[in-house]
Amino acid sequence: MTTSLVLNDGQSIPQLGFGVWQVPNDGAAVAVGTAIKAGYRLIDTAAIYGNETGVGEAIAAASVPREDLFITTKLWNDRQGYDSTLRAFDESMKRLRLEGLDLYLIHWPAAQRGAYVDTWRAFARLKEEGRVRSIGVSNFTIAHLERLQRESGIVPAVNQVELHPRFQQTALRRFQEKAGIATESWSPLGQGTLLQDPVLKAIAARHGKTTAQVIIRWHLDSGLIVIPKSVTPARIRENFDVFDFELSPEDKAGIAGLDDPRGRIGPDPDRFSN
Ligand SMILES: NC(=O)C1=CN([C@@H]2O[C@H](COP(=O)(O)OP(=O)(O)OC[C@H]3O[C@@H](n4cnc5c(N)ncnc54)[C@H](OP(=O)(O)O)[C@@H]3O)[C@@H](O)[C@H]2O)C=CC1
Ligand SMILES: O=C1CO[C@H](CO)[C@@H](O)[C@@H]1O
Repeated sequence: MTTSLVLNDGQSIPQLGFGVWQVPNDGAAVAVGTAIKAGYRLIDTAAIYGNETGVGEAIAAASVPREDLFITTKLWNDRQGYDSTLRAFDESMKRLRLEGLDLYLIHWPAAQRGAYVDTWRAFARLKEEGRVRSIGVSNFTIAHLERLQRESGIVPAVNQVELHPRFQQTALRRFQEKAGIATESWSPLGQGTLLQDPVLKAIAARHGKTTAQVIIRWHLDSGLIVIPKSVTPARIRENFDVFDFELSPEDKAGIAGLDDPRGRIGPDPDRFSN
């Protein structure tokens, strides 16, 4: 059973969820079904992942009631703008076979077009209409968040950003903590690249856990929401088996030392605009 956080709109969100980027649509039902059986309740997809239909199939087939699941999807960049957002939302909901969504995210600020404030107003409408319980953003910098606050007055519940031991986003996290925005970590395992790190491997050996489990525990202990992805059933279960150990202050200090301002793996939000 995962721990939960309470968002700034009062909704509870599981702290450990299941990411499905690069899970093919025809494999998504099995992967998500395996995750739900393993105990995951939060599923993180996106229109651009092309697997909302498969995710919807798993939700429909799950032995868990819909209200116990927390489903996130994201609006892709080419649908930004007020009217196009409302249409894209309907399309996602149809693919997911859902009446209501738990969390809808603007996938990227897509900075050069700057339409995200209009998009955000459409998100606010979806929330007012009760079609989405929480609204948030992804890949927003402090400057993007400040503009959203200034021009709409509505603070996102969540910002989902690249975050892992090699790219810890300390300044953004401090800002978000003060603003009441929950931080959700994407590529929490560094897309697998962190799993051979000697510091993390040594911590894992001390606890009799795997490196992936230590990294996920670090996200949880850091107050983050974390959404590791795997299509491998044993790893899906392994990544959820993180509630029986604690990191020591020395472990945490060792992980703090891995932070690297050049440790980003994915695109820089200030440059990514497709
Ligand atoms: N908002 C955004 O812009 C973005 C959001 N995301 C979200 O974050 C989620 C997670 O990030 P993602 O980029 O997928 O990367 P992760 O950091 O979750 O790493 C996934 C990779 O690690 C491997 N892996 C997972 N668990 C283990 C394990 N226990 N032992 C060994 N290898 C393991 C997987 O392999 P295998 O599957 O073969 O088992 C896969 O190759 C995405 O799926 C998506 O939902 C991701 C990127 C951008
Ligand atoms: O979530 C993500 C993974 O896939 C996209 C590309 O296809 C990325 O841009 C995005 O950040």
